[in-house]
Amino acid sequence: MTQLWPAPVAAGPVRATVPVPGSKSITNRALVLAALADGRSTLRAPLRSRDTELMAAALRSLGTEVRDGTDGEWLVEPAALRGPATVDCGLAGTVMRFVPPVAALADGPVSFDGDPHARTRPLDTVLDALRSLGTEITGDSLPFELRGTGTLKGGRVTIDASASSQFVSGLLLSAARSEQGVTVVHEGPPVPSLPHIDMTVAMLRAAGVDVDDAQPNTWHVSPGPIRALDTEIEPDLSNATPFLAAAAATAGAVTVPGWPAATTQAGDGIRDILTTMGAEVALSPAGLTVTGPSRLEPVDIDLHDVGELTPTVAALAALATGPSRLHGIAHLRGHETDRLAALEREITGLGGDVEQTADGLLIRPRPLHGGTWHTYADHRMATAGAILGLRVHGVEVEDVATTGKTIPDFPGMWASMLEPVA
Ligand SMILES: O=C(O)C1=C[C@@H](OP(=O)(O)O)[C@@H](O)[C@H](O)C1
Ligand SMILES: C=C(OP(=O)(O)O)C(=O)O
Repeated sequence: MTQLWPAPVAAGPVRATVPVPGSKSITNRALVLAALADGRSTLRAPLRSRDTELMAAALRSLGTEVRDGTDGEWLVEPAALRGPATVDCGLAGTVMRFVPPVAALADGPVSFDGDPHARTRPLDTVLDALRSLGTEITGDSLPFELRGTGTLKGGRVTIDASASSQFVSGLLLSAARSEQGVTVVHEGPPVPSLPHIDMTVAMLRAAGVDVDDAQPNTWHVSPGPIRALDTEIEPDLSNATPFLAAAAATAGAVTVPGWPAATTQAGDGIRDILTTMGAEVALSPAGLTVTGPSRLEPVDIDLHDVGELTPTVAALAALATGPSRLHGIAHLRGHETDRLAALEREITGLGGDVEQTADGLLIRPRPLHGGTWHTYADHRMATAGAILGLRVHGVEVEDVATTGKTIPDFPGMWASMLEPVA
């Protein structure tokens, strides 16, 4: 039996300032680009969590030097990429989708595996794409082996990226190092999480790579050098959302310092969502401050672009004053766990009324009671349970340590947030 974490109940309105560690998505893109770059990179304030440590370990195993600086930064020294190497993807979508294209540039065999549930996450699209670009791969999901020859010709690939934007991002991140560059064409139902592809394109361009994304569903990366990075990683705005939700759920006020005025992070979308739910949201030089309403409004919202915010929004919706409809998120069935099934089961288990639809959730608030909140190795399920626990006595979150996927000390941060202000 995994340990249960008694989710603390808020004694009153939560008032706190909560600094949030670096962005997972930016850190892992920066690590990949740094490993492929033309010189030594410095990544300042990177996220140090399971997903980013796994990315660093994967790149080290391929020959890259990733070491600690004196002030928490990561110093990355590229070297010839080579096998034999072993990559542990854990449950990280970014590792399992971004590293195979890097490994395709390496000379020698590279074997990949990950956590039990990682073996069920969609991956064949990126492996098929690499095969069509000339890489030899055995297998269609984890575990698999890839045999690089030290070069990748490149060319045009047509894929169906409707299950994950990471298929596109992964192919684009390594494409400049191929001989001819790579054109990725998406054909199929709309690609989810488009802001994450925009983030990839922006980071490539910032590193001097020529990317043409003028046509919808088509991205072309020209061959060429990737400039070494010296960059400060923004706070993780998606990881900030449970803390901001604490203000929304308790009529409190929470500030996250360092919230960027302009960003490619999808998590920035929380500002509009919380405003729609009745919160006051103010961006100032001090950071982003959310002040919760006395009554949380329900929402009818398409989360297709910002799917990773769903567990936070669903938890708040279960505490709102009327029924909410979350849609556009069928792809969440392939996330860390089937998040639609998990949210339905767990909120229902606390006495809520949640129904899955073809592409989302209907959440009708009901008085909730305590109980075990199962997390299915999903960090965002754990943080969703913590949000509900603020208002519902007796919620016990299973395996809260799973938050270490993207937050180094979630229970400690949550406890500090709840400490009374002196
Ligand atoms: O590229 C990225 O950094 C991510 C893309 C998104 O994946 P999907 O497109 O699979 O939703 C997002 O949900 C995930 O948390 C991070
Ligand atoms: C979907 C997520 O992660 P991953 O990068 O593993 O896909 C997430 O963090 O919500």
